[in-house]
Amino acid sequence: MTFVELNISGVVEIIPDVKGDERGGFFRSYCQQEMDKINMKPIVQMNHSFNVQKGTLRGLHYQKPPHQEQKLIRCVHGAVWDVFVDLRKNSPTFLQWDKVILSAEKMNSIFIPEGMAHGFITLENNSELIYAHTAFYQPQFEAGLSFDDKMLNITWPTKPTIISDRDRNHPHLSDEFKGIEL
Ligand SMILES: Cc1cn([C@H]2C[C@H](O)[C@@H](COP(=O)(O)OP(=O)(O)O[C@H]3O[C@@H](C)C(=O)[C@@H](O)[C@H]3O)O2)c(=O)[nH]c1=O
Repeated sequence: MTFVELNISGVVEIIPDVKGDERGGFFRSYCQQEMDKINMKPIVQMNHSFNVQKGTLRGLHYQKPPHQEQKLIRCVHGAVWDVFVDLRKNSPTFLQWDKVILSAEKMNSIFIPEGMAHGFITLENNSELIYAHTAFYQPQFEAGLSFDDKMLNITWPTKPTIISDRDRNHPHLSDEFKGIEL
């Protein structure tokens, strides 16, 4: 595995070490020994989302303390424009965002630390993602940000074609938002 640090501290793109042969290929999609190097906690939940149409947007989501979580996300079919926003109080990159393209072809994944909001838009029809989480789903601690929040000014490659009612109606940020204390 090769770890590539992105512009938000603690966010890491993971490039797998693919061993190819005449049968196809093989790579380790998870290895706790390797993930210890970037302080990933034990996985307690795995989720899978499939998205029929190109332009489907999910996010931006996070869980509030004490149920904040790390996520490890990989696209196993198709491709997505994956976005993460730093919500950590006192972080030098507070309210900054960055993105990575995750694709089945690249076989890359992204490690997102606690205190981030996360979302994506699909770049191809039938895009599927697998997420590993380090905290259980706690709907009463779920929170969201608007994908088109003016303060964040996120660049999306296309307008969303499909988005849930919940994601369309997340609150917009104001100066009162001081960040998440972990
Ligand atoms: C996230 C989640 C949802 N659900 C349920 C709630 C709802 O009925 C249905 C779909 O949930 P959502 O609409 O929240 O699914 P979705 O919008 O795909 O939520 C995901 O979005 C991306 C961007 C993330 O980062 C993930 O952590 C997760 O929040 O599944 C669970 O049962 N367990 C879970 O862990």
